[in-house]
Order: sequence, then C-alpha cells, then structure tokens
Amino acid sequence: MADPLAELDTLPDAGRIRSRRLNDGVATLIVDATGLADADRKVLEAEFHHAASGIAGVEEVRIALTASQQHRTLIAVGSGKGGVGKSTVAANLAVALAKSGKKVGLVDADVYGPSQPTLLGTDAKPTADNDRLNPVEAHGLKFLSLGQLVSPGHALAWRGPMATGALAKLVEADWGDAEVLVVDLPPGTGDVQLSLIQKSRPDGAVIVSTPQDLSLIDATRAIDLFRKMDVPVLGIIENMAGYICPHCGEGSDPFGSGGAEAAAAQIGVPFLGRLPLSAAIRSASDAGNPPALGDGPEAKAFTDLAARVIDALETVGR
Ligand SMILES: Nc1ncnc2c1ncn2[C@@H]1O[C@H](COP(=O)(O)OP(=O)(O)OP(=O)(O)O)[C@@H](O)[C@H]1O
Repeated sequence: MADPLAELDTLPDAGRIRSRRLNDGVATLIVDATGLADADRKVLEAEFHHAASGIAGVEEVRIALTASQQHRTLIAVGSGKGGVGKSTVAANLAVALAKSGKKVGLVDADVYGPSQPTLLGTDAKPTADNDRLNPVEAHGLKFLSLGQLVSPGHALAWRGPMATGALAKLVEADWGDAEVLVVDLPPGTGDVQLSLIQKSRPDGAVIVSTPQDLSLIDATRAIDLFRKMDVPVLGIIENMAGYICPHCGEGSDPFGSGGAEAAAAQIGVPFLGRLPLSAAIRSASDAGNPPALGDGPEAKAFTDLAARVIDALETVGR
C-alpha cells in the first residue's frame, strides 16, 4: 500500500526528513534541523506539522527535530593591559574571517569597556527567546555585547559571578550556523578572564600588544594564563607598530618596533603580524566602519592576520 506520508516529499525541506511513520492515525516524523537558529527550527516544525495534518488518515502529528552537533571554533582575543587595540583587532579579525567566507560570531566580553557596538556602528538590541539571546547582525557577522545589555555610558561595575553569568549568556546565545566565535576578552588576567576561559574552553587565543616593553611584559602574563589553562596560544599581534606621517610620508616608531616579534620568539609563540598606528584605522573604527571591510592597505593587513590565525588553528589541530 502506498505511504500516505510520501506527500511530504514535495515540501521544500523534504531533504531534512530522516524518518516518517504512520501508525493508528499518528504520524511520527524525525526531521534534521542542523544549522538552523531557534526561530528557523520553529518555522520548519510548523511547516511539517501543517503539511502532515492535512494528509488523509492523519489524526495526530509528532515531530522530533534533531541536529548533529556542530563544532564551533572559539578564538579568544586577549591583552595584558587596556588600550592596546584588542577590541579593534577582535572586530576586524571577525570581519576579515567573515569576508573569507566563514560564518562568524563576535562576543564582546569586555566588562570594563564594551566597545563593539561602537566599532560595528550599531546600537541595535538583541532579542531573546526563552531567555536565550539572539545575536544582532552587522557587516556580515553576528554579534553580542555586554554594552547592549546596559544603557549607553553606564559603567559596568560588575564583578565576579555577575559578570561571569552575563558573559556565559553571550557565549551560550543562539549563534545558529556560526562556525567561528571570536571573543573579545576584558584586558588583563583577573578572575573574569579566568572563569570565562574555564567555562568556554577556547580553541585558541590571540594576544594583542603594542611594541613597547611595558605592554609586552603584560602580554607575557596573559600568555602564561592561557598556557596554564591549556589553551593554545595562536600567536601575538603587534598593534600600533610604526606610523607613516600622512603629510610627509615619513615613517616613525612612536612605541618602538619589532618588540612583539622578538618577545614572541623568546616566549616560543608564533608572531602573527603587525598593524600600523594609522589615523585611517582610528577614524574608520570610531565611525563604526571596520577598516577590514574596505580594500585598502588596512583591510589587507587584517585579511593577512585572519589567514595566519586560521593557519595557526590548523597547526594546533583545532
Ligand atoms: N592600529 C591602530 N591605529 C590607530 N588607532 C588605533 C589602532 N588600534 C586601535 N586604535 C585606537 O586606539 C583606541 C583603543 O583601541 P581599543 O578600544 O581597540 O583598545 P582595547 O585594547 O580594546 O582597550 P580596552 O580593552 O581598554 O577597551 C581606539 O580609539 C582605537 O580606535
């Protein structure tokens, strides 16, 4: 006898049916919802429910949605101290990874100064389903920031469990089909960083430093923290390395040069590259236009960094 549920094969999402059965008027469907965000899973379920209910002989519909576990690579971006350009690097690394074809999410976990809404130029607020946050979309990536959860300019004086709880909510949000999650950590090596690393187990860490000794000493502390927690350090990025005067074109090194590369060799971690101190990077970032989006030399610098980060992830086997 023909299977009455074969009618379902004409649905646009028929390829997701893993099994179907009709017994005593009860239609039971197993449907693969891999890669779908919560809202899309609901749409899929409703589509099958509606179609199956209309089939002669079906009195009740039971649908089980399954999803194969998707591995999401988590890259933590840290620094030993504030103001070295960690958030700028995290935002543009995420944009460059998205430009290279990856599906990317960005978590702004910087409790002390969540700046990603400014860097990405949007003050959109995330929605939530059953207390699970839905990331906001900007410049080809999804992102969530602690800055979206408090009113603008409100200093976050969160400490300990409160900060950790809020950060967990961001990491455990509905990231849908994102393959890579870039996490912009707070600067330093305190308890918030420690518990976030413990909870989210990054696949690798990128450390941002400026070239001068003081910044590098702090960067070394951040590297020690990741190593102690068994998180592979993918490498150091030297930011604000070298300045080309936009008027006369002469190069200078206000913070020194080559310090991070030498330190990386000494500590035994890869050197991922350097970004110049550039008025173009600062002004585009302040205006909410990530410089990695363009096609100038700044964008190229971020594209190269993203490629080296991917290579480093492969080297550490993640
Ligand atoms: N390569 C660069 N050239 C010019 N300006 C830069 C560069 N990198 C960052 N900046 C600027 O430096 C300032 C600090 O950058 P950013 O907020 O990314 O630092 P941070 O390390 O994340 O600081 P914190 O963790 O304290 O928030 C910003 O105004 C940013 O635009």
